[in-house]
Amino acid sequence: MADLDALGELKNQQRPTRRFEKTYGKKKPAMAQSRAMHFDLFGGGDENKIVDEMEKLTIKNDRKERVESVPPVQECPVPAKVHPTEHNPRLRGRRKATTSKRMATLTQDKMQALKPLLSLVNQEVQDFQEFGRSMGKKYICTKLGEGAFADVFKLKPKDIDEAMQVYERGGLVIKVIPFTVDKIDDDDIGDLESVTREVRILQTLDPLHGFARCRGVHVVSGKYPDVLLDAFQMFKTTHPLTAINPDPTKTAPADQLYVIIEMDDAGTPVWKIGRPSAFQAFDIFWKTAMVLANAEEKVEFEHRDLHNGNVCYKPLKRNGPGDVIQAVVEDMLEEPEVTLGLSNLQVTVIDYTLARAKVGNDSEGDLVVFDPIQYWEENDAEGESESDKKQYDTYRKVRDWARGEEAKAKAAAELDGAEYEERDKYSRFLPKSNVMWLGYLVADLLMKSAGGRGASLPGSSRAAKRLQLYMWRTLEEVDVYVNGSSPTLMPESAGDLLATAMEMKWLTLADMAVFREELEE
Ligand SMILES: Nc1ncnc2c1ncn2[C@@H]1O[C@H](COP(=O)(O)OP(=O)(O)OP(=O)(O)O)[C@@H](O)[C@H]1O
Repeated sequence: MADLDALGELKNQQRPTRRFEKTYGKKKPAMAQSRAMHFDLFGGGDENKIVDEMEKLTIKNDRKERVESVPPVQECPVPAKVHPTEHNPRLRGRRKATTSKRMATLTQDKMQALKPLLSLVNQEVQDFQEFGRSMGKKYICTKLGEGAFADVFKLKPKDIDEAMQVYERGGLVIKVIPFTVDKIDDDDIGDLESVTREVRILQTLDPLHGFARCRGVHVVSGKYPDVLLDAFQMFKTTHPLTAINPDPTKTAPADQLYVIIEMDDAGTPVWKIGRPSAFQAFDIFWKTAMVLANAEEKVEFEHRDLHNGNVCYKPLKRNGPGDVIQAVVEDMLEEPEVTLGLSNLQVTVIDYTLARAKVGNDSEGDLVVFDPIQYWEENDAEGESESDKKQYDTYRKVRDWARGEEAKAKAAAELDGAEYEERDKYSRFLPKSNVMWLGYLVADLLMKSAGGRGASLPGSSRAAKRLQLYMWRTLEEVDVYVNGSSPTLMPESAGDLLATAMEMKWLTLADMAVFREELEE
């Protein structure tokens, strides 16, 4: 039954762009050691090249910001031609290539248009069938879930030793996103611009704590391979209510293009959590805020679509507990100084389709990537559940704030007698949008514990009960503080919210130190 409830809710995690059924919607700069863990589906490559290539992705914040309203598809430098199986720094690990990579045949025009994306990932377009055959030899594939555009699969190596290695690294999933070179109206399919943006942001966030570790990106063309198709069909059978994406064999042309993103398994999306304990809710909320604050500071990041399908959690340690340890709540004699981290959960923020960040390498300066979020321009969809309603309102809240900032910039230019330079309103860095989404998240977590506020885990000592009450109250105060304020009075950014949290004693210095330690791991 519980599962059925969960399935019912999933329908609301998607963007409503699609046939009115769906609703829209790392760690500190990678150390050489963690970089060395990069690998790809088929292995091969050299660790130093990975490090070199990661360096190229470093953002130079000391340059004058360059804002592109046109996504940077034409901007990527084309690297010197190299053999794809030998020179794919981001995508290659230490294992030998096991397959030949048959390339797909595409028209000259398409190849030309794809060049910038291909240069980003140092790849050529591979034949999807061949890609699938190679993958099927090595991995057992199961479909994990789907978004408005993508299907996401979990891959488990058939070889036991490799399965252990992959497990230790945090599991392996692939996100398969169909796309077209030309912009089309069909909202089931992404376009080249939007997948290129997603890849760029993914690469930028990869070294940052709390974002999906990217293990590789591939571009393929052709018919959906059997190994994924079987997993796709199985998901339709096991999740009839949530499996909405159309059967690719029926809808996709024979030369359909896909981007395949390899990532660590981020765990379970928050919508599946059921009734979180105070420890879980507290950690998920504050860790998400900290992850966002860190990314704001590093790359002027805004997520802009942080619904409860895009915040995932999993135990901090493999096979470790996914909540506070029972003995801790039973034996607690007084409230500890450090409250953060007791749930033993880590949080990963996924899905950067609508995100904004400074990306770019040396030759590009500070290039800004963002989505113009056209869908929410005039949309008045309300949503059915409380959670949907909050989600849709949040897109509009962010939109209205962006409009307001645009109007302010125009008025300021007029006042100065300067010419106003037109730019897309979403190109601006508006970190308040992160606070608006955190407002959604805290309300969502509190809603999930409805009736259980102040609830404590069975067996809790008096001190542990007091602590849990304090955690729920803190979240309630944050809810009132963020959601009860007009946008103007809200904290300016996730970082600003954390500063307030310290002032208000929602978090202690010791809590912040716990997160800093995680950043440094
Ligand atoms: N790295 C990951 N680890 C675990 N699960 C994941 C991962 N990436 C995606 N998923 C699962 O797949 C679902 C869909 O992925 P995602 O949100 O990235 O797709 P999308 O098509 O971009 O979605 P949206 O409709 O929000 O735009 C997620 O809600 C999540 O359950």
